[in-house]
Amino acid sequence: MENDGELTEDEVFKCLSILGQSATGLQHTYLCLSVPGRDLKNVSILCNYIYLQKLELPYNKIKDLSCVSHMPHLIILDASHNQLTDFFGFQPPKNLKEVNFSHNQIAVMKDLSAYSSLSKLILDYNSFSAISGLEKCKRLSHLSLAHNNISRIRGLDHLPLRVLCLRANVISKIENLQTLRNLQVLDLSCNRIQSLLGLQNIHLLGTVNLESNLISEIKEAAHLHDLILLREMNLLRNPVQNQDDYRLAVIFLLQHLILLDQHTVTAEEKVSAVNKYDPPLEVIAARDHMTHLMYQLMQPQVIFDSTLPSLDAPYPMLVLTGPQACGKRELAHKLCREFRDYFAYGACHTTRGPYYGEEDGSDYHFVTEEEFQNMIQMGQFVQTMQYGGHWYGLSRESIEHVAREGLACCVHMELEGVYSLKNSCFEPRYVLLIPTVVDNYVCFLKARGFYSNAQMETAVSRIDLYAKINREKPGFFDNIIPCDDRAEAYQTLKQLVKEYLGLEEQGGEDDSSSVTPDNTSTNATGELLAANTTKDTDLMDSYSRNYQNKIQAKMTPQQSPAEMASNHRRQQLIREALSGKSLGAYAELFQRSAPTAPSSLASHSLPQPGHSSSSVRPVGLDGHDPDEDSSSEESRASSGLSMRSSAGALSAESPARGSDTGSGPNIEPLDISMFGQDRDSLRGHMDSGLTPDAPRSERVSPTLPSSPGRPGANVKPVLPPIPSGRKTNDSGSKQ
Ligand SMILES: Nc1ncnc2c1ncn2[C@@H]1O[C@H](COP(=O)(O)OP(=O)(O)OP(=O)(O)O)[C@@H](O)[C@H]1O
Repeated sequence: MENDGELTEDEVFKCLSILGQSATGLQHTYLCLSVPGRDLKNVSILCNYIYLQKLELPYNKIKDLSCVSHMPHLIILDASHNQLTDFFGFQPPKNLKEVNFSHNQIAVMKDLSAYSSLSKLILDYNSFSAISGLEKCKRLSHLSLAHNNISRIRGLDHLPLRVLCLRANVISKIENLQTLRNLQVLDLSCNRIQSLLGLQNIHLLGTVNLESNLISEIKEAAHLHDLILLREMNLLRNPVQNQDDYRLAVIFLLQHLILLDQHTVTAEEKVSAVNKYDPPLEVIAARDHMTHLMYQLMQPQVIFDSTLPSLDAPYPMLVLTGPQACGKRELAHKLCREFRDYFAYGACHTTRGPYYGEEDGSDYHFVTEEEFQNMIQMGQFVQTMQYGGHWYGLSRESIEHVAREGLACCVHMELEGVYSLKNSCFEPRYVLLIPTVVDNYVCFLKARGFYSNAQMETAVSRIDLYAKINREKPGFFDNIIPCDDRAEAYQTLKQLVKEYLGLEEQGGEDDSSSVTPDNTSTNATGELLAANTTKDTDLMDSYSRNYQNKIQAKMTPQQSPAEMASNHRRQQLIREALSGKSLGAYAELFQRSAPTAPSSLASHSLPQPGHSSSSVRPVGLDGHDPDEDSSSEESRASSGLSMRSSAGALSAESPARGSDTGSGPNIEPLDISMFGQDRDSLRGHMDSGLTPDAPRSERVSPTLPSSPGRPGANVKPVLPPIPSGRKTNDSGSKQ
């Protein structure tokens, strides 16, 4: 510079740009001056350029900017990379919005209340040690103070900042940011921060850079958990990076992130993170199943007693599920005692010690942790779960023990067990026993005297889990029984089991011998026998039929209540037509419409407020309340009751029709012939001239109520049978 760093008029002329109207609107003038990198020291000549709106003087050696006092219309000022020591050493231009003083030597911030229009202030690479004077900058949305000596975050309260950069200072604590309600981008990299506490209330925060700090604990990320708009976070070069599974853990804690440490968070990573730290029940069950299957496959393979000769007949099991102490075990024992010709109790293994009165081998097989783990590794379990710090597991041998007796196995377990069992080859009926009056349930838990408060809280909280699964997965449980009153629950369960089995009472209720195969419903039984005869002779056919049913049930989207109602009406008409009856148009028009939502049948079983659980009434296949219909011969003929008995015949006669009928929430009877009934005598009944086309109302006792059905019931058309002749005293395994 000839003039020793002084800006000359010639030079100014060369550097002016943007000809436009002055702010006063009275004349045309140049609005912008840009003189970068000229080693300027003296710019006092600019006092004459009062209309400038944008002034750029970077990379010079300017120490004095007082000329700006003469530029009342200035909007943008860039004086970066100079030698300024004075902070805003000029009279405030009224509309000054953007100022860049980075790379200067300013040490102290002064009061900027006069700069009320300021919206962007860049003060990087100076010598500031404290933030001050910004309180009145009510439009300041971007503030950068990178590479200074700031040790504490202060003086920013209630500013409308959207971007705040405090990179490369000496900050050790995130503080006083909670009032920055608009903050979206925060750069605190290269500081000395150890904790993320202090960020939790900045709800609009989308990007936070914490690279090169001292964060060492993964759990610090939990402070950001509620920041649902947080998309980008950088924790590179923090000690926390050395923690095992750091990335997955952070992704799990901050599931909205799309960029972590400058790398995109993939969908796979998100799934892995959730599966690792909060696996859904399905995942837990899949892992459990895989474990046991793998260990089991490592053992010498045998044909199990529970493997039935018919390909489509899974071994019959009944699973009672529900929260702890809801009475599952008690009811299971009672059921097995009363239906001892059909069911036996499958005792699980547990590592918990026996409670008072519990018998080893009867309630549980009580084993040590070591024994339990050995059993796992020997592939002896079908499923296991940890509950209340103890292991529980259903061993293959428990099932085989019952199967060898020619009986169906009745077990009880928590929800996780159900999930796991659903992955196995078994296809039990799942009956949910659920408390509906929480207070009663709590009283019951307390009365048992076994459980700590925490255990009781867990048990109570799981009621909602069961209810949620039932709500969200219609058909997950085959039946739901409120268990507030154990006696009532048992009666409902008993009734249900009888329906499964196709039984009818002949004598007193509690007399075990009174529960016998329904020889009086000979037609129904005969038809079922016919169906099973077909099965025996035509295994592949029935297998593929069942297989098709399953596939179809899986592929078919869940029907809406309206669809189901429509299907029901059509099926009913078909039934009427099949039984030789046809409703008149009038009757069809004015017939009472049936309940339409089998998916909510479960909740039908739950008493409504103000009703006792005894008000629970089973609902038939077609959604009819049997009581409601019982007076009408015609409606009885087309009810779920008669349909239930005809289902076997239909399936035997025509697979297609069989599967059609199965699409309703029908619960078909267990083929009792498979429990050692004399087939020939039953066949005799069948041969006595009764055909599937005979009027349905005559075939089944109308006193037998149908059970609550469920969508997808056709997946398990019957509680699968044990073939006749299997029930034997010889308990030798067929290996
Ligand atoms: N193999 C298993 N898999 C999953 N859950 C199981 C298994 N065996 C037992 N459970 C369940 O573990 C829970 C704890 O068992 P515990 O014996 O302490 O309860 P409980 O008092 O018998 O409960 P309930 O009276 O409802 O049967 C119960 O809900 C029980 O059903």
